[in-house]
Amino acid sequence: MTVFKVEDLSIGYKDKTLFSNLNFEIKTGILTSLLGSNGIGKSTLLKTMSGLLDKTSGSISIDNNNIDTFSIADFAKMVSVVLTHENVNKDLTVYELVKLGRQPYTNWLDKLTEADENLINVTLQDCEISNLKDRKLSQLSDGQLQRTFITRAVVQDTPFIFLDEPSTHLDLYHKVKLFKLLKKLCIDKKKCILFSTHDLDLALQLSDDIMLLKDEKFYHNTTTNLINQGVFDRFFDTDDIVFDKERKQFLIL
Ligand SMILES: Nc1ncnc2c1ncn2[C@@H]1O[C@H](COP(=O)(O)OP(=O)(O)OP(=O)(O)O)[C@@H](O)[C@H]1O
Repeated sequence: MTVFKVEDLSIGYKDKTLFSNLNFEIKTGILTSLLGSNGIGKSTLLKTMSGLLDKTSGSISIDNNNIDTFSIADFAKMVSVVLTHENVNKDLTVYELVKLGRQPYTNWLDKLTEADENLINVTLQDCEISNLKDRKLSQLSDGQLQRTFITRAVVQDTPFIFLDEPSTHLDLYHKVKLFKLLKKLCIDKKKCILFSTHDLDLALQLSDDIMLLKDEKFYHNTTTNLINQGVFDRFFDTDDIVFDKERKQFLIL
């Protein structure tokens, strides 16, 4: 088991700390969703955990090795990330983008082994985008592009996968497919996947654990424990939306 540990972490920007003294561990084999309202700090947390944003204070380690000591290539073998906005050359084909996931292993020389190519092809199939592999990114719908970035992250084959709102542009069929794929990767390949989402019902039904940012508080526990603690009973500040514990669903009154 590989452990990603956050100690006394503060996150935020120059003149604004969003959360302080965060302490948690996430482990391989576990699917965790990161929930919270718009603007609360989910992306900021994911970017800080990915080393893309400076932390205000605290430390982050993988199996007790501080991530500040990792080379870029070594970190890229441990953590893959998909953000909501990726700067990418849209002239690349789907295959070419997905192939970039193997870069940390090819010494940036771009020479793929047979095993690399097999992994790419199997993952394109698992993520149901094989049929798009020769299309240019500029010719994809938002949902297809999103699935392509997620496929690149899976091809990177890291123990930790961080995804910022991976289901935003997906229709219900592809949302369910994606969440089930993430769950399968955690079970079969022992990945640790942390993803932010506003798809609360799906997250509650499929995630092992939940991280929740709410009212300056940070919650991290199993989905079942958080539901039983009543955390979702008062999730929205309105009487129009209630939480049905049995069905793990929000209902509109
Ligand atoms: N580069 C930045 N500089 C200063 N403040 C920022 C910056 N990026 C985001 N913020 C602010 O930090 C807060 C948290 O933003 P963040 O994007 O992490 O929220 P989020 O939970 O991911 O929201 P959403 O669900 O809307 O995507 C917001 O108030 C946002 O305006």
